[in-house]
Amino acid sequence: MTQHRTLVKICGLSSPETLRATIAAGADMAGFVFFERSPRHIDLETARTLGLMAQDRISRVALTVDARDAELDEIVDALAPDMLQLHGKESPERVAAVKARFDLPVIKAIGVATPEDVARASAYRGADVLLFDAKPAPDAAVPGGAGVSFDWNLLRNIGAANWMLSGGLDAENVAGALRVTKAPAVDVSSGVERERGVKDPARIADFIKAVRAL
Ligand SMILES: O=C(O)c1ccccc1NCC(=O)[C@H](O)[C@H](O)COP(=O)(O)O
Repeated sequence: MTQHRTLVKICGLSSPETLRATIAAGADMAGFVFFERSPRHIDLETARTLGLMAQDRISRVALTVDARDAELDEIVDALAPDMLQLHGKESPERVAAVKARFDLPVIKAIGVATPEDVARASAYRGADVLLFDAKPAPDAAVPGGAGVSFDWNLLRNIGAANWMLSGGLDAENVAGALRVTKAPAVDVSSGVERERGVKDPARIADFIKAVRAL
């Protein structure tokens, strides 16, 4: 039986130092947040710098929340992402429209708290990758990156082909999460930070080491 390597995405990078550490540690994807209320938000000038640094070294993922086309145009122009991550309340139709407009693979985040939330994901067949994350509170100011996990058992026997697990992962719990879910890819933000919004190169390396040790 072929055992595929688990892919790792480090999300919410905002400095050259931590992007460099992420590439050196062997991550597959680097996520950049474009959402002004987030402590990880980057402006277009920073996106241009980090996008060039990452080019041909790691896949660049632009994360947005219910962004309009004009905003996405600017982000795509600045970062030149390899993928778009839609982390808001985008409908399946909106996901298809964004994919068609930018001709880029799309990751759609699905907030999970109940089996019904997992079932809801089947509507997003048009997305290239489904990212299962802890469901934010309806009134949350920032709908992700909160370091909160959910019941991984909800993802046992999941039918989706391309999907990622996220929500409250860190170097200590990621092995257990992968044992339960057998996820083909994992995504982390808070679990590799020294304080909210500040990535820690040592924690990034430890997280990737923990995944690769499996
Ligand atoms: O990171 C943010 O600040 C953010 C803001 C708005 C929407 C999504 C956001 N982050 C998403 C992620 O970083 C991850 O994909 C996921 O939520 C896991 O985060 P964490 O639980 O902190 O590891």
